[in-house]
This record gives sequence, C-alpha cells and structure tokens, in this order.
Amino acid sequence: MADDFDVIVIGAGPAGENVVDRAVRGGLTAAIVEERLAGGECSYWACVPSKALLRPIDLAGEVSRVPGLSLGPIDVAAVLAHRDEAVSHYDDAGQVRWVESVPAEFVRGRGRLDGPRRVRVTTADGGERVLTARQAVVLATGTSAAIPPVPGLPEAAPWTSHEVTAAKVVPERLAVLGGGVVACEMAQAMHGLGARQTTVLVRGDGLLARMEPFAGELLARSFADAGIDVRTNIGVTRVERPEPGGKVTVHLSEGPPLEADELLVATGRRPSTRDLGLGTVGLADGKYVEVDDSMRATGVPDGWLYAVGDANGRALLTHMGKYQARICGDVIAARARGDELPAMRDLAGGYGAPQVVFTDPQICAVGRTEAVAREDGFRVRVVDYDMGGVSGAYLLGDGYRGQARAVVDEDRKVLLGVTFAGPGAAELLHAATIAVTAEVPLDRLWHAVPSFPTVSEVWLRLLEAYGL
Ligand SMILES: Cc1cc2nc3c(=O)[nH]c(=O)nc-3n(C[C@H](O)[C@H](O)[C@H](O)COP(=O)(O)OP(=O)(O)OC[C@H]3O[C@@H](n4cnc5c(N)ncnc54)[C@H](O)[C@@H]3O)c2cc1C
Ligand SMILES: NC(=O)c1ccc[n+]([C@@H]2O[C@H](COP(=O)([O-])OP(=O)(O)OC[C@H]3O[C@@H](n4cnc5c(N)ncnc54)[C@H](O)[C@@H]3O)[C@@H](O)[C@H]2O)c1
Repeated sequence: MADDFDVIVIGAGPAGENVVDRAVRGGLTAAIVEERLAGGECSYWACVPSKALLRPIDLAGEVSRVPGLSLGPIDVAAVLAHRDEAVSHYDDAGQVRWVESVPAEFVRGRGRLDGPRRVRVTTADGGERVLTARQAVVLATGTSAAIPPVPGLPEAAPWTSHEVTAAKVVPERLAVLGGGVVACEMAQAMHGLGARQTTVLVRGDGLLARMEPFAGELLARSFADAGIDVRTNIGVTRVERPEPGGKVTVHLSEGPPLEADELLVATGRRPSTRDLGLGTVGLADGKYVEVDDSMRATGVPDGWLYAVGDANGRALLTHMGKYQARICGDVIAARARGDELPAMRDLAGGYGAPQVVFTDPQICAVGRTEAVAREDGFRVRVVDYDMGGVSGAYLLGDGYRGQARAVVDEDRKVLLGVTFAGPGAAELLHAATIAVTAEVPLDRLWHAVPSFPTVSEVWLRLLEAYGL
C-alpha cells in the first residue's frame, strides 16, 4: 500500500471530510486518519443527536400554541430510538464508504505529526504506519468538552456533551453547569423528555451571553414557563459524588447545596491538539492552531500545514468548519498547480458566523451584535421589532413571542448583524446571512418583498422601523 499522498488529513469530522473531497476534486490524492468514527463529533455526539432530541420538544411547543390541537405525552423511548437511528447506531460504515467513494484512503488510527509532512498513525492493535504528504497536512481534530477546575468535579465523572447526547435514560433531577449553547439546548431537551427538576447554573448575568441580550432573556422566560430553574450569577465551589453514578451534591457560591441525579458540564470546549506532535514542527501543544485566511498554519516554514474546523478555534460550528474546509482543499489543490486562488479566503468569518440555537424559541444570529459593532468602531443604529406583531407570527401560534434586531452601519447603510428570537425563526436566518455578507444596501433590500402571511414580513417591519 502506498504511504505517500498529496494531502493527509487528521480527523474525519465534517471539516476533515470536506477538505479531502475538495482536494481530490482538485486532482490530488488524499488520505484521512480517524481514531474514532468517520463523521466526527458532529455526527454522533453533537449536532445530529442533539437536534434529534430537540425536534419533538420544538414540535410540542408548536402544537401547544395552535388552538384545536392537543399533544399526548412524548414517547421518550421512541425519541431515544430515533436519536440512535440518526447517529447510525454509532456505526460509521456509511461515512467510511463515502470517503472511499471520493476516492480517498481511510486510515483508522490515532495520527500524530512526526516532523514536517510526516504523520505517524497508531492503530488500535498497537500497529504503526507512517504517511508522508507531498503537498499538505491538514489538522481537523476538533475539540472536546472543557471541565473547569472545580474541586471534586473530575472525580464525580459528570456528563459532558458526549453522555447527554447519547443518554439512554433521562435523569429525574439534572443540574447543568454553564449558560451557553450546549447548556441551553440540552437543558431544554432533557427537561422536555422528563427531567422533573432541571437547574441551569450560570456564572454570568444570563443565558447565551454572546448573543443580543434580549435573546437570552426570551429564552429564560420560556425556560421559566416550562419549569426550568435558571440561576444566574452563581458559582459552583465543590462537587461531591460518593457513589459512582449515584446522587451528586453541587455546592454553590450562595444558598444551600443542590442535589441532582446527574450533572451536565457545558462550559465550553478545548482543542484536541494535545499529543498531536505539534512540538515536532515548532508549534505549541494543546492550543488552537492559528491559521491565516487560507487556513494555512502561521509560523510553519514552507507552509505545508493547515488547520480547519474547531481545531483552529475561529468558529466552533459545523457549517463554518465545512466552509473553511472547502477553502482549504481548493487552496491546496491550486497551490499544487502553482496557482494562488487569491479569492479563496475566509470572508464569512470576518462578518460574524451565522448560528441557530435550536431551543424553543429558536435563537438565530449572524454578523455583529450591537455591542460588538460598537466595540469594532462602527457608527451604529439599532432597530428592534416585536415579531409577535407580524401577521405570519400570529397565524403560526397563539401568544407567539419573538423579537428581531437589525444592527445598521450608518455610514454605509448596510446591515452589520441581525438577530431573530422566536418559534420557527431558524429558516429566517439565511436571508439575513445573505444581506450581511453581500452587504446589500438597505434601500435595495427594501425591494425584497416578503410573502404574506409569513414571519419573514418582519424584514418589512424592521425596514419601516428604520424609516424606509
Ligand atoms: C452538543 C453539541 C451540539 C452542537 N450542535 C451544533 C449545531 O447544531 N450546529 C453546528 O453548526 N455546530 C454544532 N456544534 C458544534 C460542532 O459539533 C462542531 O463545530 C463540529 O463538530 C466541528 O467539526 P470538526 O470536523 O472541526 O471536528 P469534530 O467534529 O470534532 O471531528 C474531529 C474528528 O477528529 C478526530 N481526531 C481527533 N484527534 C485525532 C487524532 N490525533 N487522530 C485521528 N483522529 C483524531 C476525532 O475523533 C473526531 O472524529 C455542536 C457541538 C456540541 C458539543
Ligand atoms: N446549535 C448550535 O449551533 C450549537 C449547539 C451546541 C454547541 N455549539 C457550539 O459548541 C461550542 C461549545 O458550546 P458550549 O455551550 O460548551 O460553550 P459556550 O462557550 O457557548 O458556553 C460556555 C458557557 O459556560 C460558561 N462557563 C465557562 N467556564 C465556566 C466555569 N469555569 N464555570 C462556570 N461556567 C463557565 C460560560 O460562561 C458560558 O455560559 C459553542 O461555541 C457553539 O458554537 C453550537
């Protein structure tokens, strides 16, 4: 078996797989090394299972807002079985077949850099294989859950995104540490599937702190209505779990300790770049790999090393990792031909990545928030609109609660950012992404007529509120 390839990718998550696809389309040969399952975190322990668990909760919320419909109890076993289908029962045969159909070589094992352009792969049975790359090595190794240094926490073996998305049973009493995306989505999923007492412990002022403040406030209201207890400005000082898998006692910075059957830690991610041989090429171990806009690692002589997706820390989102991967694969192929493809650079990240939080209400945003736009020195005007006032929203459900915000660059009269928070808002986001990244002038956007009676009429109302 030949062990020389044009491109070697370490990590077969969505980012790594897309690099291989583009590089091969560009006429190169490629191998991809994966120590666990082809498809990565996203397919088995992140996006896919979490959305499979959330969909029934979302739909139940929709049904509850439409007069004349009623919902029986959610069949939890059926939801968990559907989640297992969605993750292909943790079997990656289909994804491996796809890699081979590219065609690229799939190498199962743990990859490590071993000096410039060399990757040493250790297989599960302890075997070793050394691969060499003529053009490039691409790191696409993703991230894992970060566990904060709270006394007793590691010993308590808390749930992370892995365990919660793969849950076989829903705990009666769930404590959630963190107020970000994983905490919000999974608190809602577990509560909707039967966690009787769900407590979200947030060290800051509110949920989803990186979004516009109204988004977290609306979500907190929805959580309160559903009986999810959100406690803000609170710290966890110590955790006790005398029996493995038994009751957890969470000691807090104020008030009595909290007892739970399970503790989910959702306090961010850390890059899977430890023990990856980065030291053999002069880079620091365990850090996000810094890259330029073509995804090439900075500070590596001869420019043969690249990093895409979560591994470079630019935007921890599947769609952004795949976008970076398309750029990376195309750039490597072009450079191999002696062409630079200067237009193939990460532009989208600079505008602010689009993101949908799949809670009820859905929280969607692209571009800059008002706070970030002001920090970045733009002359900003903010326009808000109550989405419940749009006819389409009224027809979507009784008591529809939602809020929209547009952040306008007053000098250029284009949108810097848009946020929608409301049921069914996810599908509104791509229009906003186009408006922000294409820098559509507002007086031109005014001619994009939204259909009646859709929630998209919020665009019309935002522009009217702006004065157009
Ligand atoms: C609970 C949860 C829900 C999420 N939901 C969404 C969502 O709805 N939408 C969204 O856009 N994003 C979501 N994300 C984020 C998304 O999962 C990541 O941004 C995405 O998985 C990153 O893709 P990647 O290819 O960079 O890395 P990963 O998907 O992490 O894949 C990396 C792969 O590299 C492999 N690997 C690592 N080191 C080595 C090595 N040394 N040798 C061989 N293989 C190695 C790993 O086994 C893994 O398969 C979610 C995250 C979590 C935790
Ligand atoms: N639908 C989606 O797009 C989706 C869903 C899930 C995850 N993701 C991605 O995955 C990434 C990880 O999500 P996440 O929720 O783990 O991270 P996050 O960065 O969104 O949130 C982390 C939360 O933990 C808190 N925190 C951090 N350290 C803490 C500590 N020591 N003690 C107490 N609280 C602490 C933060 O204040 C924040 O509330 C995100 O960047 C997100 O983009 C996306």
